[in-house]
Amino acid sequence: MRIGILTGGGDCPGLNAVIRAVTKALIKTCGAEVIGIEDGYLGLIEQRVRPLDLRAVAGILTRGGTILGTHNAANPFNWQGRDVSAQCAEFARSQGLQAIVVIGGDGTMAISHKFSQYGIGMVGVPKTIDNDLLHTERTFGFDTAVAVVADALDRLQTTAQSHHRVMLVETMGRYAGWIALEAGLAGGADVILLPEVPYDIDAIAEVCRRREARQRFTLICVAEGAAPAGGSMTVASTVEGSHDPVRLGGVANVLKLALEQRLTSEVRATILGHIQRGGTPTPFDRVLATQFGVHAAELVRAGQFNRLVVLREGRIASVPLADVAGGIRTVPLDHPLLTVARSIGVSLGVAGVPDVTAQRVAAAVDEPAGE
Ligand SMILES: Nc1ncnc2c1ncn2[C@@H]1O[C@H](COP(=O)(O)OP(=O)(O)O)[C@@H](O)[C@H]1O
Ligand SMILES: O=P(O)(O)OC[C@H]1O[C@](O)(COP(=O)(O)O)[C@@H](O)[C@@H]1O
Ligand SMILES: [Mg+2]
Repeated sequence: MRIGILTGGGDCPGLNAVIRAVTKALIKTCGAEVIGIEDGYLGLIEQRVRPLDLRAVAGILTRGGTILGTHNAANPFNWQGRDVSAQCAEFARSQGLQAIVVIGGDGTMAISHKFSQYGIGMVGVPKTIDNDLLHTERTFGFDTAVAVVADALDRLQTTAQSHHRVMLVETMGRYAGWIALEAGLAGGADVILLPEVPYDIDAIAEVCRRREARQRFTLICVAEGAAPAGGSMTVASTVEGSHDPVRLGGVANVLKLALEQRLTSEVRATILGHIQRGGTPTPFDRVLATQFGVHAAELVRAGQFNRLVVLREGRIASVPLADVAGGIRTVPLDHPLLTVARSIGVSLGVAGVPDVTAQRVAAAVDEPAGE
């Protein structure tokens, strides 16, 4: 049995842990030959592959990025305006590949679902640091990103407190605010702004003003996709050839300017960017990635193709690839973590406290200085 592996879309801590688990499990349980496809679907387009054996995957568990390389625009069904998918399938067949394990986001899964029409077994493993894929409670890389942002908040808290400043930390999260929400809670942010909750700048300024008088500093954790009510997201650039060409970034700077006009405190913005995507995965992500990889190998061995490995109710399972392609899992407005945030007085950047119980609690509790 010869099985291919590719990684598609943006990189993510834990990709190498999946590559290692798939390779080891396939070699050890059924003596398969494993072939690494370089730079995502570009490797099938440009016919670049290399064998992966136990030695090739030794020592990569803890390494960030992907040893295979990746690509965020290579789509065989639309490559520089042409459909080259049949040639890609022919190349895969010429390599003797009976199946391909694809590790990627919603776009990679959409391509893979389509590619299965050529009779090559496709098994998907979800990756996204944004944790916004449908049907899986968790993706590896997310825990690492949250840890990086929480660490940044911890560091910025002491300088904010020393200088009596308002500190903004911008996280990744295009359409879903999971990173900002979890890291904001973990890092004790006073304001958490998500793409799902349009913000009101005057409400944010009001929180900062209240804190100016007492704690004398404010920590704001903002997802890059956050936008004002009635306004739009902050676009940093557009990437030619990308399916979703818009790259976000800079909302923290927009907020900095707007808050400076409303406050006497100094305001500083930090944009974490790709720092959240690099470096060694956390132990949680290494374990999740290994579980995903082993399950993908099991699906291959069982001949269960066109499926995506997922985490459901805490257990590893799989769903049809078609179910996840192109979809996004955003933070629901009734999510328990939003209630938790409100209950401890964290502002979501909207006027008033929508949760009545939380409102009563907020009115009753006298926050100690420095908290
Ligand atoms: N909805 C889509 N349908 C088909 N291809 C897509 C779609 N979205 C993205 N792609 C392609 O999928 C690949 C990467 O997307 P994806 O796996 O979602 O990773 P990321 O979200 O990190 O960009 C690229 O080749 C891109 O061109
Ligand atoms: O690396 P690029 O192309 O600048 O893309 C950045 C975007 O990718 C993301 O990191 C998403 O990554 P995922 O593909 O892991 O979901 C966004 O949060 C960010 O907006
Ligand atoms: Mg995507």
